[in-house]
Amino acid sequence: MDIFDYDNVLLLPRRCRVESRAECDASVAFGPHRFKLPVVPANMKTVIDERIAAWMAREGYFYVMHRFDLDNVAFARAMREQGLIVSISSGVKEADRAAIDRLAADGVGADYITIDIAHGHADSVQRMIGYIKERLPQAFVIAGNVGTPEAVIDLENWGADATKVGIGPGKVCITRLKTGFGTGGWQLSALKWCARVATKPIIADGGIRHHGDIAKSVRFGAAMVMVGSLFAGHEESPGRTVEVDGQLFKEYYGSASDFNKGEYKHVEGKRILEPVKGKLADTLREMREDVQSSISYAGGRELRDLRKVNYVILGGENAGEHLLM
Ligand SMILES: NC(=O)C1=CN([C@@H]2O[C@H](COP(=O)(O)OP(=O)(O)OC[C@H]3O[C@@H](n4cnc5c(N)ncnc54)[C@H](OP(=O)(O)O)[C@@H]3O)[C@@H](O)[C@H]2O)C=CC1
Ligand SMILES: Nc1nc2c(ncn2[C@@H]2O[C@H](COP(=O)(O)O)[C@@H](O)[C@H]2O)c(=O)[nH]1
Repeated sequence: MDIFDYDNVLLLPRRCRVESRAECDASVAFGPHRFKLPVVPANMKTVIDERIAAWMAREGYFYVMHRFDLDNVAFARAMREQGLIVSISSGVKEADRAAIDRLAADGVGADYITIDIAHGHADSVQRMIGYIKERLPQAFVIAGNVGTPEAVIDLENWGADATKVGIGPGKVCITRLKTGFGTGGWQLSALKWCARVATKPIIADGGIRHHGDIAKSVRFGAAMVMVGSLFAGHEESPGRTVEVDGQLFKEYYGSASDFNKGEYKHVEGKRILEPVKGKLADTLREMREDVQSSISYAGGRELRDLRKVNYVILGGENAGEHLLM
């Protein structure tokens, strides 16, 4: 198996089929809806809040609300009142099952539910998928996080409608240092490996550092890409604003960090400062333009055309050109 990551792979262009990049369609159908971009902000407290969720839903972007210190039912009801898509996160504990019961009993429901725990290839996730499917059968269930084909196969068989791939590639992740496990450093090839067996959509989660990494993720099998650090440093970002030597930063911390947990127990995340870089809307517009350019370089008109391109691996033992035959 080739081992590579975002920083040592480049996609190879194909003959252009459009007169303008405006002809390239960066939108994606994911579950019951179509969204403007195959990109979703990470469901983390310093990346998304109620205001960003509502704004993104209104603007036609996919979002996943985080699940920390949040009343999922109140959030879902507020979104419904505005006529917006409801996309929430869930853990696997008693409180999470109680929230599902209340969503079902109130009739609020949810359109998307992301079961998001550190080690998603687990019996607890199997039980939670079943629990949700029994009470909210219309909900599109995303489950993770995982990093192997075996896990993707199991989650799909357990009823997940999509899987989330990425153990430890995140910018504030210290899982690989603390446990010796993960896909950090080879996330893109782990995605490729998982996508080979997937029969349902995959969300590639973590490790995105540049807009071009979105096209690379799609090339290797992602239907959607989850992004934390690239979104954490905006004026609207929920993290605390910190000034250092006259420059503004936003706090960005891991969901498994002591900053999020409120205690130092099973810590697998850290805190960093991201420079403030303007408005979220401007980044999303630029991301969309960049994905349109990627599609044009692929010689295509839509996202799935990215899947057809050849690629090269730069440097190292696996270096070489990889052609689609
Ligand atoms: N993508 C990634 O690489 C990682 C992401 N995270 C993120 O951090 C957040 C918190 O995650 P998490 O701590 O799982 O959430 P929770 O605190 O909600 O824990 C979920 C449940 O899974 C159990 N659990 C957690 N890790 C393991 C494990 N390695 N083996 C067996 N059981 C486990 C917990 O029990 P107990 O705590 O008692 O073990 C708990 O019962 C999530 O949003 C998650 O996605 C965290 C780490 C890695
Ligand atoms: N190992 C950990 N991973 C974490 C933690 N909190 C979040 N995450 C994951 O990171 C991505 C975002 O990655 P980025 O490279 O775009 O910044 C996020 O979606 C989670 O999957 C954590 O505490 N530990």
